[in-house]
Amino acid sequence: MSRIAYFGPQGTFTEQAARALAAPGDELVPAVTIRAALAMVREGAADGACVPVENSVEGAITPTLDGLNEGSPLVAVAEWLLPVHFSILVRPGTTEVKTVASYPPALSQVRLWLEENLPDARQIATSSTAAAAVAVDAGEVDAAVCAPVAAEHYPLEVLATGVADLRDAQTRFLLFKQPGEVPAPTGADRTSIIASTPNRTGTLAELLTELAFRGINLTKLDARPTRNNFGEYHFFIDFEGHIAEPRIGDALAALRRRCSNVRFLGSHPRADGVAATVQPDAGNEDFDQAASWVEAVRKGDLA
Ligand SMILES: O=C(O)C(=O)Cc1ccccc1
Repeated sequence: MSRIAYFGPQGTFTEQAARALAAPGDELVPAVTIRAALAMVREGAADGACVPVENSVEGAITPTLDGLNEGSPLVAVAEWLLPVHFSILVRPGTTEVKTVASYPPALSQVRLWLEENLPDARQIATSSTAAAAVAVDAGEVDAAVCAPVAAEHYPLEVLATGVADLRDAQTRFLLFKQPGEVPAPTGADRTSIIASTPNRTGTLAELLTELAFRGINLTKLDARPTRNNFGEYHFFIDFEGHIAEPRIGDALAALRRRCSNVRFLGSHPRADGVAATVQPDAGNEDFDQAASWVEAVRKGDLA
């Protein structure tokens, strides 16, 4: 049995994802912030932490990116995708909504709905969607934009369900653990790194070219400021493939050579099962054969 921390409180989308990623019998423990969930793993208070990493409407969940670049390194071992449709919860008997609260990335995903349905409601930021339900229950705000499961945890009434500006919106969640064994490659994997480069012309282009040369498909690229020097960034790069593959190992070694620092954030199976694209002449056998050829030539075998 493992203890899995998740970005809570109870009733967040992340709790739903954590339930899907946890093994039967695992204990789920809410943490008030994404950083706190990650810290629980670093400190040994939890075996894993489930956190949101990006959504298809608003992009990266920046507290997760920043939380992964501080403290000791953690690695993602599994991912989960959730369709994101919100419920609007109010206290039973509410007739007027003057304030509506939620986690800012959630408010941005229902901007049009709020403009149309609650145009006069003042928007209030909370630390998660479920924290907004807690605030409604406590009488601090009138309505919360929440995950549908929040209605099961708090004694609130559902004003609307299935709320989303974009029907196909999805959020991707990752389960992070202490570095250790990497999950076995499946052919449909994702590898994530944080690349820190010296601040000179062309460094990002050089990194991306290393991947492009090897026919490795990028799945996400984000930049976060280093916070030390204005204009300097850490690059969060996700790409198809697994560190156990020769073609990916070769690319990672090249990136390591070009960067001042590379933080490995894990290789794990993709939740959508999409197999990696592999270019002709850039398959693992091609890398293996080329390396064997060099070995043979080194030994004087030119046949
Ligand atoms: O606040 C939550 O419920 C979360 O788990 C973060 C989040 C917010 C909006 C969409 C998906 C996940």
